[in-house]
Amino acid sequence: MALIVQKYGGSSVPTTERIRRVAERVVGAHDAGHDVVVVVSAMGDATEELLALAQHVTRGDTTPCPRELDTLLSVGEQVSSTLTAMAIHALGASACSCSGRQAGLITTPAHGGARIVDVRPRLVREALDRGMIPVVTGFQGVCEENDEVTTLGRGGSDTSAVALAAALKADVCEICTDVDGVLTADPTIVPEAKPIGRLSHEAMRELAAGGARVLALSGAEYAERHAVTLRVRSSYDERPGTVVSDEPERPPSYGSAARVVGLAHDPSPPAAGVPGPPAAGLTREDDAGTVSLVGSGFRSHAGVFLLLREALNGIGLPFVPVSVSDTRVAVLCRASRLPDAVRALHRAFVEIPAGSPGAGTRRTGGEGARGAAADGRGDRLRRTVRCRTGAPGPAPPLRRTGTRRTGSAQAMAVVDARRTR
Ligand SMILES: Nc1ncnc2c1ncn2[C@@H]1O[C@H](COP(=O)(O)OP(=O)(O)O)[C@@H](O)[C@H]1O
Ligand SMILES: N[C@@H](CC(=O)OP(=O)(O)O)C(=O)O
Repeated sequence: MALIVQKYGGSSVPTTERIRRVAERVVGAHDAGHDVVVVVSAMGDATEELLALAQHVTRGDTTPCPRELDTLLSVGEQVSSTLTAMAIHALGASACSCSGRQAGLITTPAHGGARIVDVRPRLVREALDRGMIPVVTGFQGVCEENDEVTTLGRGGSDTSAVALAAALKADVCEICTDVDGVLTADPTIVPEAKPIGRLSHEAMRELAAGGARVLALSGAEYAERHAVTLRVRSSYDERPGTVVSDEPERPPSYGSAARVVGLAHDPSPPAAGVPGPPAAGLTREDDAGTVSLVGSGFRSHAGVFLLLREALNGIGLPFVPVSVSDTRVAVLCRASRLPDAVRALHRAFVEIPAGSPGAGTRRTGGEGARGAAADGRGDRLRRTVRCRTGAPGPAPPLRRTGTRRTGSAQAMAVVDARRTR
């Protein structure tokens, strides 16, 4: 049978009732004969609540001491790992909670944004050998040089799970969350977004880099580097979700046409900075966000850029690219217009008529396509851009709206404080 690492994010364990349901899923997989290692995040918004406590005691005037902040934040995952282990015991199975240190997640010393440099999961292996289910705290590790607890940055539990899966040579790392997999856009903004059946590591990394917080960027990068097969799926049902692997996403018969996988957005200013204050009608740099179109073959297809311009201009937004590669085009956008921009680009590039050629894939353009100029040019452009969509699924349960999940906890605290002013 398989060795499976299952990561449950905060959205999967917001309450003790949900922890019991997670325990049932885990024990179900164990009873089916699999070796299961569980990685859990803090319950619901526990990390935000701990950050708020730190802000309160420091009166928001100073940045909390990074060492103390990391130790404080690590408590969130300890609560959920111990409760999950207890819930598994209550079902008659054997489990043990493990801190990042006990699981052998060795990191750099950078509090709030540590990187995993080694994984020595001796205790986890021993627990598996004894037929137990190890329940590991995500998001944290230990720095060997100074023996300090470190955290990996927001969304870091994904990275913990992927790193453990790589070290244990697990068959699959399941990222269990509150949506049906990786969708063609954030479903909180685009209800029409569809789950994507298969993705390459590269496309997953590009979506994460663009801000699709369903998987943290560092987790996507680690999975690509170590060729870890991921399955991103809902913890609320048994749907198959999205498989992320090194296998090609599709047969090579698509020739050189550009393909669109999906869209991502990020309400934070681009890492490279904003190209001049008047760009995209922005007056303040911190009002800037980005929308990214992710796929392949972009650089050799001017049609992609023309269609992007058309779709954005169609809702009164300028086309201001801030980074362009073959697999991702990121455009600058006023943060308050991001939802409009994502919806318009999803309409133009992903929502396409049924009955077009290719199993699991569709061509852009045709009578059902909306969102581009009516001069006929848009249709011609769309014919040069092929989109992929997954099988339709029901609307997923939604929760908190996004903030960037790639920065450090300290950076988040500052950004959050700035936003709430
Ligand atoms: N392309 C996308 N596909 C799926 N979910 C996305 C995408 N982009 C953004 N999201 C958001 O990511 C959320 C899941 O990530 P997160 O809230 O961090 O979950 P977890 O608590 O499981 O780590 C979803 O609820 C969804 O709103
Ligand atoms: N609890 C941490 C780590 C994490 O990965 O959380 P989640 O899996 O809920 O994104 C955070 O909120 O950043």
